[in-house]
Amino acid sequence: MNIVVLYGTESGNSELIAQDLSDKINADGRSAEVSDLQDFEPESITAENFYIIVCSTHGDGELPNTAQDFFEKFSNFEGDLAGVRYAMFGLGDSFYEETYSQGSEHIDRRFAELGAERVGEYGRHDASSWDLPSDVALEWLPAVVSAADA
Ligand SMILES: Cc1cc2nc3c(=O)[nH]c(=O)nc-3n(C[C@H](O)[C@H](O)[C@H](O)COP(=O)(O)O)c2cc1C
Repeated sequence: MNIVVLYGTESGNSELIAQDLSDKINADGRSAEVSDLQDFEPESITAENFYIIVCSTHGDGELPNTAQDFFEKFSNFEGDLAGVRYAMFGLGDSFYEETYSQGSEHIDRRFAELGAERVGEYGRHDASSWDLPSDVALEWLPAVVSAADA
C-alpha cells in the first residue's frame, strides 16, 4: 500500500507536517510520497493508494490559498471514490471559535460524498495550544496506519 500525503497550506505548517509524516512512514519501511494539493488532480485518486490529507484553515473557516484550486476541481469531479480510503489531519486555531479547524473539513466532506472512507481518528492541531504541530501529527499517525492496514 503506497501512502500519499497531500497538504494544503498558507504559512507552511501543513507542509512541514506532511513531510515529517512521510519521513516517518518511509523510515518505518513503508512507502510514502508527499504532494502539494496545488499540484494534485482528483482524477489521479486511486484505491491502490492510501491518502493522508494535512490541511489548515484560513479566511473565515476556509481552505488555505494553495488548496483552493484543487477544491474547486474536486467539487466538480464526479468520479466514484468507493474503495478509496483516507485520513484527515486538520490545522486551525481555537481562537477562531466559530470556524475552528473547518478548512480541512471541506475536503473531508467531498471525499465522503464521492464514496471514499475515512479511517482512524480525525487528527487536529490547535495553534493556540502549546503542542508542536509535528509532535501531534506523529502521535496521531500510528493508529491511522494500523487502521489503513486493517
Ligand atoms: C489570516 C488567518 C486566518 C485564519 N483563520 C482561521 C479560521 O478561520 N479558523 C481556524 O481554525 N484557524 C484559522 N487560522 C489559523 C491557521 O489555520 C493556523 O495558524 C494553522 O496552523 C496554519 O497552518 P498553515 O501554515 O499550514 O497554513 C487562521 C490564520 C490566519 C493567519
